[in-house]
Amino acid sequence: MTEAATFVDSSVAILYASQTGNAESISYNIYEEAVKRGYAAAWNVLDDHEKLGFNSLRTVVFVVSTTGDGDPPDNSTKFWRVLRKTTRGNKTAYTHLRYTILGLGDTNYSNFCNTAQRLDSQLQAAGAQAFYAKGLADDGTGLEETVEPWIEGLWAALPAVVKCESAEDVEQVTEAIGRVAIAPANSAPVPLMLDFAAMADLKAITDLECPPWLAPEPAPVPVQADGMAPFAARIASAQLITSPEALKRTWLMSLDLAGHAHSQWRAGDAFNVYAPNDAELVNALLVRLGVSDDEASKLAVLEQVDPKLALPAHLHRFTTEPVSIRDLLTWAVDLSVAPRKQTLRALADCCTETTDRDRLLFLCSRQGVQTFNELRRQAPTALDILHAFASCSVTAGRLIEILPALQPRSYSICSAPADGHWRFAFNVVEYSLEVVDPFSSAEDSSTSLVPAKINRKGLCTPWLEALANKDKKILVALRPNIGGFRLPEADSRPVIMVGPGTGVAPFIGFLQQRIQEIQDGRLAETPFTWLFFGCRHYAYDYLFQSELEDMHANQVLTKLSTCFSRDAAARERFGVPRYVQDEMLAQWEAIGELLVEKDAILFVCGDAKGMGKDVNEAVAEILVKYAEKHPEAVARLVETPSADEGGLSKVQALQVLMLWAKQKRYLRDLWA
Ligand SMILES: Cc1cc2nc3c(=O)[nH]c(=O)nc-3n(C[C@H](O)[C@H](O)[C@H](O)COP(=O)(O)O)c2cc1C
Repeated sequence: MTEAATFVDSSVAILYASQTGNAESISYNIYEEAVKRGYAAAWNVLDDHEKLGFNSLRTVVFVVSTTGDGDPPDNSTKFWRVLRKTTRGNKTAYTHLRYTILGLGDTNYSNFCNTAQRLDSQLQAAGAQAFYAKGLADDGTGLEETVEPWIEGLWAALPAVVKCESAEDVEQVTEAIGRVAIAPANSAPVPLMLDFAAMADLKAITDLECPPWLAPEPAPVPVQADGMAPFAARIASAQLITSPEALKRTWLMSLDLAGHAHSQWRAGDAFNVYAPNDAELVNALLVRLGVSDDEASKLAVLEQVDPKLALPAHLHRFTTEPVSIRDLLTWAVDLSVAPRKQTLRALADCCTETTDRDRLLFLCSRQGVQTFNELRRQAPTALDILHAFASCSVTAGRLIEILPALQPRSYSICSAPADGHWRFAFNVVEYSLEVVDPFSSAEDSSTSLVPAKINRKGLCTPWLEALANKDKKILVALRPNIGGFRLPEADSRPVIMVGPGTGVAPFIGFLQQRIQEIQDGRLAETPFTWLFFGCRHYAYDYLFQSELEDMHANQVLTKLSTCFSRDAAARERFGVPRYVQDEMLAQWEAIGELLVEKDAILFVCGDAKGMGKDVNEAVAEILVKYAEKHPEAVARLVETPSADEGGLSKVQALQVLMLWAKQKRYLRDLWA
């Protein structure tokens, strides 16, 4: 038995990589629980590995999500660089390390939990040993189903590798958690008769740019993992680009960069928008928490009561920087994200009525999975939960501590640097859903939730819409496309672009880049470009129609294939809605020739779940068909033809696509 296998460590490091906050908050919960159980524990983001001296750590719990097209989150970029360097050709670099991994992903994407899988194989190849089997949680079906039992198993596995310092202190530590020193509310909680339906109809939206502590000047702001600091950009113009009959409203906004980030960005990049929680939601929450207006505006600092237990990363800075409760609730924590079990458990501890407490605990139990899933489907806000469980007397401090960090929202830039502006298109997120009593199927069938059909809305896009044409500045930060979703400069290879709906955005930037390259004389001839665009109706939501048709007329865009899934003519002709992948299949031979014979680059942008998967399948089918008709082309794709067909099997075609993705000939920018 090796020393690493028998060694009992004095502490455990819990490290996370997270794009939208799930892995961050789950890893924090693990850390909090580890401290409660008496372990000496550290908790940090992977990119801070140097601070922790990663290479000498001996026991690590990783919680990592996957983003983009199987990519690791932005806040682990530096870590991956170091890991690659340390492990390259070195099979013993991590023989001293015992680890386990909780991966978060979504089976609707084609590279399920790729970050966790890659991390596992790289650590193993460098001699590290897993002390507990990795868990892969699926956001598509509900993370909790895997996360909860995996964490339970972790507590069973951990004592074999890490010494538990002070189990007897558990109660005392539990008491101390959550006591952050902010102005205590002196008025009694005021019950407010609000329910899901009323909350969902809130109309007013704040037009605040951001509080001083979030603003780039004079206060320093956290620099992003990609090295780009946030800055304030003025909304130069905003235009509704769909007609009133369209199912969704799409806006085209243009941001004046005023010299910021000017030289560093390229067409295909994205940027983050820092948006606040709805002002009315914050006001109503303050009332429910019993925090008066005065108290909400007073500046306070947060205090780490238990020295062993660090505050969540997004709250660290407020241990030294004074901040008001209102600003924290508006800008620091996400009030509208559906609650996690850990949050509900913490709220249960604050209930004075046993019915409320029992119900919250039931939602967190194994038997309560169905009820919990139903509750999450209804996307309740933090306030909805507090109204549903009226005896929950959580303090503002504890609530701020247990809610996840408010994450910026990301948008693709649809311009090229010559434009001098970041243009971007967004759909206003609004939807309605049926609310039924989540407890109606449970044993206890009395209800505290109001059944109704309710409207919900997104956090960022309604806020942006409300700022349209108001001459406001918003806080933004560049997110360079590290996955390489960029048009190679002055490159003469043919390009196929697939971008239905707002997925067309980066391609407008690509084509602008092409125009510039032609004007600058960097391209002798105009390379072949082909765009597949799709939407519901030609007349209502054909985004960028005139721009695309102009570019097609002057041949910067050589070929433009469109399909309108809900138009009567298309319906009549095809009998079913027709999407970009159907249009591509109809033109399989031309696409096959470009990809197989002409070394074309294929870009796909848009919805990952439906379109991304369907286009991937369609391209694989196109390759199979092309190989069938042109058997001589098979050798250009694979070393050995498929035994059955003597040509190219579907599995082989999918492998070819994976290879092309590695070679950056097949690039995808997909979102949820
Ligand atoms: C834009 C986007 C791309 C994603 N890509 C993948 C992917 O390629 N593979 C996967 O397994 N999950 C993917 N996911 C799912 C996330 O990994 C999952 O939702 C996870 O809970 C996010 O955790 P985080 O908030 O810590 O980043 C993606 C999610 C989004 C929003």
